[in-house]
Amino acid sequence: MRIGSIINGKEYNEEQRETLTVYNPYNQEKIADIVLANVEDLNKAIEQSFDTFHSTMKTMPAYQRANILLKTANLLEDRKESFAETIAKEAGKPLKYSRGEVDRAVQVLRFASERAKHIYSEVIPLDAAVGGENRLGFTKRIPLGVVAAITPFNFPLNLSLHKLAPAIAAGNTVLFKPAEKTPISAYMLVQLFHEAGLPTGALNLIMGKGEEVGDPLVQHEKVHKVTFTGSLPVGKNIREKAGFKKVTLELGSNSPNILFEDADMEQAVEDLVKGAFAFSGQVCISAQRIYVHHSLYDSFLKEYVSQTEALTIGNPTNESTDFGPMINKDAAERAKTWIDDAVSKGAKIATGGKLDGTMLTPTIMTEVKNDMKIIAEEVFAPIVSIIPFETEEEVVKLSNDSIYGLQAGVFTKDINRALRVANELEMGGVWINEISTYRQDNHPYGGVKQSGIGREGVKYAIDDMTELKFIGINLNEKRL
Ligand SMILES: NC(=O)c1ccc[n+]([C@@H]2O[C@H](COP(=O)([O-])OP(=O)(O)OC[C@H]3O[C@@H](n4cnc5c(N)ncnc54)[C@H](O)[C@@H]3O)[C@@H](O)[C@H]2O)c1
Ligand SMILES: O=C[C@H](O)CS(=O)(=O)O
Repeated sequence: MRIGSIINGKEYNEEQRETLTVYNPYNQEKIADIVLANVEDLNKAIEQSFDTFHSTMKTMPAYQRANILLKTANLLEDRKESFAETIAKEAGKPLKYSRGEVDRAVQVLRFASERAKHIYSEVIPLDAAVGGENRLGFTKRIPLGVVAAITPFNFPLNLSLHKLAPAIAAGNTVLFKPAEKTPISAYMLVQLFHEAGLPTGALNLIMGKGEEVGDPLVQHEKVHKVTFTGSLPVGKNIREKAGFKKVTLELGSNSPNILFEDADMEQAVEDLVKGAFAFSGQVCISAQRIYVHHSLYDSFLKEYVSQTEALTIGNPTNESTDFGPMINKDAAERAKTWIDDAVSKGAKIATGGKLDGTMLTPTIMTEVKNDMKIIAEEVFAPIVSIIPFETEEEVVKLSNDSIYGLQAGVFTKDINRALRVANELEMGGVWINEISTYRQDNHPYGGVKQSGIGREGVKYAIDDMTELKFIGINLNEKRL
């Protein structure tokens, strides 16, 4: 398979161009060559996006945008298996989770289709100000123009749609730069939109290396907004380079989960095994730190280790696989060095910690300290730490001792305590009696501190992808 950038519906995959090979992370089988875009292609794609915004999208009625999004959702639903298999192969994500990602992506498109018809504005009570009599004021939410969407490898379909679908719902055009590690589902998605009737120039795909096309894309004057999901260093660079453009950054986390003594431990153990090890921990809201009340600690740890060791490890394309490889050897080796570093400083491995190529076995750490990398930084790997605590005050302090603040989970039957702790946690979102790793696609989602800027979740992304314009009329009879 050889795939390239798509600009105004035309694919750029000529023989003489530079390519990058995509390998299946599980068995290193070659699955595609991607033909890399250069800066000339990028500029062409931006110009195309800009022209299509002014010629078409800016004036496309809401019902048409909604219909295109709905049709894309229906096409995706029909091709669920083909997308799920592609994600399983390109990302190494177990098939059951890849299917889940496609289901969520269909919902995101449907939410966006509905929202496209409900982008409301308001009438401003101008007579609230002295001299405001006989004036009418109202707002309009207008599209921004060209939205640059830069996406990560870990949810190559759904996290791309969290940008593409609201951008189109709002009437923008999109310059889409997917992760070079997982470009195939992105390529298939662009074709789906075009098949559903989106004008070809409204969604342009650039297959490029982030470090080569990133800066010129982010700095281009005809790009009006950059929406990025990915790592903190790249996010910081984008923030610095984007100048006056609007920027949304969805970055990393080291999400805490807190189990108080009255929690439903049985359910929490089961959910937190998935919460830490689904897609080998390569989920930004993966349960990385589990704080367990000291009275439950020993029984929790025993059961947690036992259920973790029961996970079926293997080929992501097998129906029964729970746990597969990491995205590449470098990522797995980096994670292993963090385990070794923690062990050298006194941490213990309760289970796991074995590395073979891209396979790092599900790893549970104990006796950790707050300054170890596996606690202080984002592990983005199948490594979770179980940490005992005594008091509510202590666990809130430990949880907040982080540069990140994306999502947390709190488990208790005491609703007053739950709400108190939820208020105290410095997070973009807190789930009560649910793991940090749970996300629905219609609630506001995003971080505080260095976890990011702005919010996704279709309605909230649309807010961030539109400009609020005020229009006022002086109704004085002499002027009309
Ligand atoms: N908060 C969230 O919603 C969320 C969701 C998923 C992933 N993430 C984060 O993403 C990271 C993992 O994903 P990744 O490894 O694909 O991230 P990454 O930052 O390496 O890459 C993300 C994207 O940025 C591009 N890129 C790289 N250098 C660039 C540059 N200089 N300018 C512009 N773009 C550039 C890449 O090509 C890719 O498309 C983790 O840190 C994870 O927490 C966050
Ligand atoms: O990796 C982080 C993602 O935001 C998780 S999810 O796709 O939103 O569930």
